[in-house]
Amino acid sequence: MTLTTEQLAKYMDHTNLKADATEASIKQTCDEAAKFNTASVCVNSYWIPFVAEQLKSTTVNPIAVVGFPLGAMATASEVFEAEKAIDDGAEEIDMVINVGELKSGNNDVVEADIKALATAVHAKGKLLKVILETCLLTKDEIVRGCQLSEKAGADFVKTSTGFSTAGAKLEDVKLMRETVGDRLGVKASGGIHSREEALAMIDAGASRLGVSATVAILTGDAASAKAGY
Ligand SMILES: O=C[C@H](O)COP(=O)(O)O
Repeated sequence: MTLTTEQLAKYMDHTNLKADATEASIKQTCDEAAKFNTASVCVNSYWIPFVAEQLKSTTVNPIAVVGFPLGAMATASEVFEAEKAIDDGAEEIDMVINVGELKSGNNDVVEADIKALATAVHAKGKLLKVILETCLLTKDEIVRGCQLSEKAGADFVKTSTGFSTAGAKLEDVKLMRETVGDRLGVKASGGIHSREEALAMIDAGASRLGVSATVAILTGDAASAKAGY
């Protein structure tokens, strides 16, 4: 896979989900996203009004994570969080699947949770991604998570929050792409730190990348990679 820096930037959701993110660091993330013209800026829902204001004269989309990072919120709370984030300016919602219910085999509960979010997000004309947290799942659970996400109407499946035991793995991205075909997007996220890793994820089937080391990946600057920007 060969891409120009501009093309690679359009795969990237420039991410700042840190617990200690300040207004200054969120602004820096927005400035970097605008400079490199990434697909989006991905932040905790609290920051969406600020991010929407920062990005208003750009083509970079604000994205909010919902039910983050454990996916263990009540569905009604997630729906409220998603609707408010969209009203505040989010163009896409990245929800965390209910990992515990998925692992319990309670498919109906998992599907209903995603469906409630998909219905609310689509009613406002926006996109829904479902974070599976693949590091906590068996291969069969990854396939089931993808199938339930598709059945419930999600637009993308996404590997990881970046806050659990591991991030995106190539084999999991491949499995997710095989499972959803070209019907859904696949977002690889968590632990992607170099241009080579980013391109390998795209080769494996990723149509979007969630990364905090965006500047390092796009410029090859190791100092930026260390700083996590
Ligand atoms: O999708 C978002 C992830 O939190 C990004 O993880 P990262 O900081 O390892 O790039």
